[in-house]
Amino acid sequence: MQILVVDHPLVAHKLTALRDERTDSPTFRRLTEELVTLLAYEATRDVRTGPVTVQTPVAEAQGVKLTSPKPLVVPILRAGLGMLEGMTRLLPTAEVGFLGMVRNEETLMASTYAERLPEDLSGRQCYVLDPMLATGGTLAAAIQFLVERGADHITAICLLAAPEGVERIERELAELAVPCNLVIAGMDAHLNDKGYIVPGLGDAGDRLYGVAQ
Ligand SMILES: O=P(O)(O)OC[C@H]1O[C@H](OP(=O)(O)OP(=O)(O)O)[C@H](O)[C@@H]1O
Ligand SMILES: O=c1cc[nH]c(=O)[nH]1
Ligand SMILES: [Mg+2]
Repeated sequence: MQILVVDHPLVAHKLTALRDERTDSPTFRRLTEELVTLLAYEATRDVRTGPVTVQTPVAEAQGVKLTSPKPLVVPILRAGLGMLEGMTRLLPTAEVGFLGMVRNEETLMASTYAERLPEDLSGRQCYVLDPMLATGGTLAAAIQFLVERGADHITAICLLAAPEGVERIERELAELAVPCNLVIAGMDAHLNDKGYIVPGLGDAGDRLYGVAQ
């Protein structure tokens, strides 16, 4: 897996504000969107394009356009939904599919409770959105699922990752025959005994949408 930690002062500035426990929900949502747009710029460097010729008012120009099939953006509910707007701002023609996944806060095992994705993802480039890569269980399962459906190129965009989770994904997906990239705003120190990223930003879903029941 190729890992890119986006090193940019604006990313660092917005991430610091996002971490701050005093940041309220509306501001947290706005910062998440802004951060994702910045990360998406890097994450889409290898989005598939083909050559095209256009007529300017002056002459013909050679350019590029996104090719078919369209990229598929997959936010992992709930927290990944907060990243969707920031992503589609940069990739407005992308299709969107949804995966609802939740981590059991005691066992830290991820399970899927909703799925709305095309049946056949053959030849599709997929962008998975989830702000937190903690133990890596959620993201590893999501990537496996997309590859089983036929996706042939995966880029995960996360705000924060823990080294333990990244190692797990690299281990579990080592045999994957599909190129897999990870783009993050920051790599944090470690996980605490509850599986939270340290220093992290707390529970991303709760900070975006309020405490889940
Ligand atoms: O790497 P992992 O240890 O699997 O943990 C990361 C997952 O935990 C959070 O979701 P959560 O289960 O809290 O669901 P939510 O988005 O509905 O709050 C987060 O958005 C990831 O999906
Ligand atoms: O730190 C963490 C870990 C998992 N999920 C979150 O929202 N935050
Ligand atoms: Mg949560």
